[in-house]
Amino acid sequence: MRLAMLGLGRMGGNMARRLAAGGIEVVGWNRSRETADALAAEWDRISAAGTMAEAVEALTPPRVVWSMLPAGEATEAALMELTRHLEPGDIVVDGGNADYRESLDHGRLLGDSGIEFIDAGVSGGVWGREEGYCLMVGGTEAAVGRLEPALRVLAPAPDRGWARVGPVGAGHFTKMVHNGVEYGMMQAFAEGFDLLERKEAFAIDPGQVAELWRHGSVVRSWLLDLMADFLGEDARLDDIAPWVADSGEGRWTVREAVDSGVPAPVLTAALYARFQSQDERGYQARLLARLRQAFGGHAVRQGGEAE
Ligand SMILES: O=C(O)[C@H](O)[C@@H](O)[C@H](O)[C@H](O)COP(=O)(O)O
Repeated sequence: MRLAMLGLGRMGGNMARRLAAGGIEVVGWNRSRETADALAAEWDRISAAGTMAEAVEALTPPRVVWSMLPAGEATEAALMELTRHLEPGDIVVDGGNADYRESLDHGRLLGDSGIEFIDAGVSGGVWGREEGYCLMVGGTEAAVGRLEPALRVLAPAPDRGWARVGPVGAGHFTKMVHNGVEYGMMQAFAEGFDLLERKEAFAIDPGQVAELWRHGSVVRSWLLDLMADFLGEDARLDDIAPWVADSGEGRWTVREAVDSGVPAPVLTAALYARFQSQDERGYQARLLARLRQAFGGHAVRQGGEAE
């Protein structure tokens, strides 16, 4: 099988490497040509294309073009351009973290030109290249069937770690919920380890507990494995700023919960904890402190110091 990979960043580049190692030929395209050239120089089964049109030309119909471009404008522009180069029967896969509602639109847009659209939620991060990716795939059975050789190589095992979860939209919907769960699990660990670390009287080593919980405990998990690794080296995390980014999936999950009336207090609280960490102005907390002072005469800290 031969496919084109658009976007050779952390995810796309590593996926191209895993595909090539698994016997799939990859035509790579990246906004900066040098990245594609470097990857092609590294691997026999990867070649570089200078333009999207060139990448498409290097394939034989019915073609498969897999996009790992950032969700939003970059993906939007690529899909518009692909409609000009592809033919009916070709397949476009979007493996980015896109909003499933946009993927539904993309499915319709490409469908109008007879092009099959597959939305693939991809989990595994930087470890995926070695360990394999978990792939949550939405699309027609026929299109997903044609993509199967690539899915079998990308997944941790040929028959495990990938599945068609439903029609177009279902892949990114499932990945959105997956990330909501990810937020909740991460937040639960963060709160638990904060409690452990703060109990000065017991001087518990968080790294030791993370390692301990990996064995036989009901909360063992891959996130815990990762934590045990870094806490074992530096449990204080003094060099890490207390600021946690969020890329959208958590927000979409909470919006979905509200729209469908599904109670999701844990996922919502986890998202808000991230917002709190991003709040460098601290206006909320300053207002609270001031209000408390106004009604009760309670002390406030000024300029960061206790009064
Ligand atoms: O399953 C995965 O591999 C992750 O969910 C990944 O897809 C996610 O995009 C980033 O880890 C950051 O996501 P946030 O910026 O929303 O935390």
